Amino acid sequence: MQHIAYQQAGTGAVVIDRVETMLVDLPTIRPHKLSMAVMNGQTLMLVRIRCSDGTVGIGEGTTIGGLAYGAESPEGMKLAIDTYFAPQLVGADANRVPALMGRLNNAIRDNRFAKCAVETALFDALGHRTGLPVSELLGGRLRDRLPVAWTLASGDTGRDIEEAQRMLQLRRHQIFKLKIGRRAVREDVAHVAAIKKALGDLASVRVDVNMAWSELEAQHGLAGLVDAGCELVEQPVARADALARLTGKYPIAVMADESLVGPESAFALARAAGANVFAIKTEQSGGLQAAQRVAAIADAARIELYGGTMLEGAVGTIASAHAFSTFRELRWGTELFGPLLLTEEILAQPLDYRDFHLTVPALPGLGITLDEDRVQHFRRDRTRTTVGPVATSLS
Ligand SMILES: O=C(O)C[C@H]1C=CC(=O)O1
Ligand SMILES: [Mn+2]
Repeated sequence: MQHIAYQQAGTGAVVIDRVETMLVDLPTIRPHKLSMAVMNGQTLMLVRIRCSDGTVGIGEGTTIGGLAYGAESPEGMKLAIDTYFAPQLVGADANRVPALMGRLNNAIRDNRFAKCAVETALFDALGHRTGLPVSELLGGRLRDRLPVAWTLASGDTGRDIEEAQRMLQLRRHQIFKLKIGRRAVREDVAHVAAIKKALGDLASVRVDVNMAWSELEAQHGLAGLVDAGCELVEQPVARADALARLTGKYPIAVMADESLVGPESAFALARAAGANVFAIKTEQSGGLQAAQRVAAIADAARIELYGGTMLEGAVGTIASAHAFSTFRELRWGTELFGPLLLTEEILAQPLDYRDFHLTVPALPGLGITLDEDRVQHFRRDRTRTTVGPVATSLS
């Protein structure tokens, strides 16, 4: 079915022909334990946008622990894009990405993660059409490499220390974010102190509480974390007003994550002096350009930046990298390690992680190519061909 385009494309204009989505299920290298969920795998919702000039763009949406982290799930994003986004896009001028996003924002409430996936695919296709990397389409990169933190979340102190030491040895990560909030505050603080003691000055140790503490628990927790040598605490409490009261009270940086859901929330947090640092996530922000708007608000308020992740796979990770490469400052680095948490590679050429950094590709678009055979293999609705004896569902 041909849908009426928002921007009636002129003769010879490049239009969007098709919007395709799929779910890809990949295992994690170990259970990843957060305060609200334990992940044993990650589901990538991939969107592919095909344009009339033959250019194709890809984008990705993920979440953490199904619906445990936020209101969007990979399955929900797929449904929303197939049913509601695609009719807004098909037939429209493919070159006008901000206009298309404006149209989606007018027609569709919220659905920030799905919007981010679609905007990524639109910019990727535009990049292939123009020969420019997405970072240049976003205004221009200020850096080619981004520092990458690793999250220690096995749930076991000894195992976390071994994992961190291995990462340091491999020169892959020297910033560690510890997931806490599942245990009593005192136990969590002891866990952090043991890890910091084992790593010493070789590493920066930070924590993410994922909103698990009450304000009173956070007061005890932050005091203990200061003594443990922890540099930063991410979203210790759920409420933005409590976060603001904790900010500046202890000599430790307070970072907003879940409280930050796009430019309006960024403005409210900045006005209330509600955090020292913003963890900017492209999906939580509602897209790559929306993430840049959040960064601009932080900039104006002298709030420092950290490039966050929704544990995206390679596509979403590199899209975030392009956006973060345009931020004026990135004092706390990034945590764009998502693909490294997965056992399977879905790119023809893996992302370049080395010397504690991720390289932002300089090729057109996102600068990556999917390994189509592997994507087909891991997609949820793949048609299985059985060779040899027929397997039973119980085998
Ligand atoms: O920041 C979060 O809350 C989500 C995510 C980021 C790293 C990680 O391990 O989980
Ligand atoms: Mn977080």
